[in-house]
Formats: sequence, structure tokens, C-alpha cells
Amino acid sequence: MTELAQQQCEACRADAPLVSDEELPELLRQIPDWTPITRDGILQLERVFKFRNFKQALAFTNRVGAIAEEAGHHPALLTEWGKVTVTWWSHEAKGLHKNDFIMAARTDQQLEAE
Ligand SMILES: C[C@H](O)[C@H](O)[C@H]1CNC2=NC(N)=NC(=O)C2=N1
Repeated sequence: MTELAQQQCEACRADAPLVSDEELPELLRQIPDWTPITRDGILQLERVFKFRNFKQALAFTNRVGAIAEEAGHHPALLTEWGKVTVTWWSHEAKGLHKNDFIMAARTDQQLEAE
């Protein structure tokens, strides 16, 4: 279990502090399989997970959905045959909050639950 995954998520707020340019590299180092991407001018974290079939992809999607509901923080999930694309960002704050890194680390743990 990574240290990030054990930390508590804060509630999503419009005035939530975004991760600074100085903090970004260290946080990214802790979730090496995630790629920072800018979409519609908003920085996001994305990872594609591969599976053997649609059923496994859907089961993983549901596990990620469950941890999102638990945390009150929600990703974009694209479920395809053998593949799930997970994207985290803070909608209200319009960028990356530390919560998104915590949730990315927790998402990785759902793979181990396979
Ligand atoms: C009221 C509720 O907590 C908010 O709408 C939450 C829901 N889930 C959320 N998820 C994400 N990723 N960003 C948000 O700003 C957000 N806001």
C-alpha cells in the first residue's frame, strides 16, 4: 500500500488549492503509471488499464466507482473490451488537487484486488 492511498480525501470545493508546479514532480513520482494531460485547458491524470475481456474491465470499473463514491470524488471512466481508461481531476477546482493523486494511488490498488 502506498503512502498516498492511506491519506484522506478532502471535499471538492471550487477554492480547493491546486497542486503547484513545485509539488507536481514529487506527486507524479509516487504514481509512475499515470500520465498528466491537459484537456480543455484543465490538467488531468490518466491511465489505461488492460484486461483479458470486457467482464474484467467492467468489474474493475465498478471497483473504481465504489472507491469514488466512498471518497465523494469521481473520475471519468471509459470501459471498453479489455480496457478501462481512468481520468482524475478536480472538476470544481478545474485542475489537479492532491485528492486526485490519492485517488490515482487507490485506483492502482483496485488492480491488486483482481
Ligand atoms: C457535492 C459533491 O461532493 C461535488 O459535486 C463533488 C462530487 N465529485 C467530484 N469529483 C471530482 N473529481 N471533482 C469534483 O469537483 C467533485 N465534486
